[in-house]
Amino acid sequence: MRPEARIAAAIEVLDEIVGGAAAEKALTSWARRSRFAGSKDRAAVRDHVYHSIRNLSSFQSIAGQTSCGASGRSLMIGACVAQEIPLDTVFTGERHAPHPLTDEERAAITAPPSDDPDMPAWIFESLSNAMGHDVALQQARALSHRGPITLRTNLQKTTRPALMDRLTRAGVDLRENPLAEAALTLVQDRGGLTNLPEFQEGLFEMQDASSQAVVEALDLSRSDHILDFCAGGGGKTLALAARSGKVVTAHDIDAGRMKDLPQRAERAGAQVRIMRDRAHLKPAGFDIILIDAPCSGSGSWRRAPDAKWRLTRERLAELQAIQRDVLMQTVPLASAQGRICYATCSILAEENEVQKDWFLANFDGWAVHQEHHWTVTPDGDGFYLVQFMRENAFD
Ligand SMILES: C[S@@+](CC[C@H](N)C(=O)[O-])C[C@H]1O[C@@H](n2cnc3c(N)ncnc32)[C@H](O)[C@@H]1O
Repeated sequence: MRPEARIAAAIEVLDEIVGGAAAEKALTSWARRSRFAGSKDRAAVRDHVYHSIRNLSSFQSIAGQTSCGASGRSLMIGACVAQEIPLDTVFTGERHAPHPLTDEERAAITAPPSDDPDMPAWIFESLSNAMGHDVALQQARALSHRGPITLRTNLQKTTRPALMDRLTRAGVDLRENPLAEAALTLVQDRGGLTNLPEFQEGLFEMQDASSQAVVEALDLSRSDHILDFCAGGGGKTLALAARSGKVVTAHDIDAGRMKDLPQRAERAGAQVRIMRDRAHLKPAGFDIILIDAPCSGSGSWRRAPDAKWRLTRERLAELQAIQRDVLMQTVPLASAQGRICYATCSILAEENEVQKDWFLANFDGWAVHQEHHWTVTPDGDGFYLVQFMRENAFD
C-alpha cells in the first residue's frame, strides 16, 4: 500500500473507533477485510490509528474541530500537520488516497496546541490536584507517545548480558533498561519476537519494565509462601517465580485468564500452582500476597489509548469498589509476618493513595512497609505499589 492509502485506511478505522468500536477490534476487522494489506501495511495503519487516539484532542484542534466532533479524517489531517507531512501530498484523491481538502477544511487548520493534555478534563484535573499542574501535564504528554517494548530476561535460565548477546546476534537491537535488572528494551522497533528460538526456550517473556520493577521491589528472600491473587495471564506470577525460585500460587476470579499459564510456566521452568477457587486458599497461609489490581490502566494508556477517552467517573468508582473488595479478601490470607502488596498500573491517586488511606483507616494494626511510584517515562509505564504489614511484624 502507498503511504496515502495507509492514511485512508487509518481514517476508516478511526471512524469506527470514534463511533464506539474498541481500537483492537476495529483494526482486526479492517485487516480481515483488507487481505491485500501486508504486515508492514498493517503495522503502519496501526501506528497511525494509535498515534491519533493518543493525541485525539490535539489533532482535532489542529483540524479546527472539538474532541466531541472527532472523525477519522479530521484526526488524520491533524496528524499530518503535527508531523509536518504536506497535506497536498496525502489528500490527493488519486487512487486509494483520501480526497483533497475542501476550502473550509483548509481554512479551519490551526497551529498545534502546546499544552493540551489529550485526556478528558476531569481526569486531568484529578491528576493536577494530586501531582501539581506541571507534573500532570508532563505525564499527560508522556502518555501521548508510543510506549517502549521491553523483555524480561528469565534469570532462572540465563543472564541479561547473555540474552542480550544472543538476541543482538539474531539482529534484535536492545538496550539495558535501568528500571529493572532483568529488563531489555527494544531500540529499534520490530515484531515477531515471540517467534525467536530464545522465546521458545523460555529465556524471556514480554513485560514492561515497571511491571518487572514492581516484582523486584518485593523482598522474596524470607517468603516461602507467595500468592499472586490477581494473576490474570500470569506475567507477574512468572516474574515472582523466576525471582524467588519458589512455588508461586496463582489465583484470579476469572480462571479463564490463567488458561495459558501452565504452558508459559513450563516454558520458563517456573513452579506455579494454580488455585481457581478462592475458598481453597489457606487462611493465614501466605507471606507475600501480590494484588495486581484491576484498574483504569492509566499508567499504560500509551498502549490502550482509547481507554483514556472511555473512562468515566462512574467506572472509576466501580473500580475503586472492586479494589477495596480485593484488599479485604486478602487480609485473612496473610501470615503473621505477611505482606499485602497492592499494585496498580495507574497514576490516578483515586486508585493508589486513596486506597492506601482507606485500607489503613479500615484495618487496625496494619501499617505501610514501603510505597513506590513509577511515572510514565520512555523506560516504562506508570505503576504504583504499596506494601502493608502488621505493625507488630516490623523488625
Ligand atoms: C491488572 S490484571 C492482572 C494482570 C496480571 N497480574 C499480569 O501481570 O499479567 C487484574 C486481574 O484481576 C482480576 N480480578 C478482578 N477482580 C478480582 C477478584 N475479586 N479476585 C481476584 N482477581 C480479580 C481480573 O480478572 C484480572 O485478571
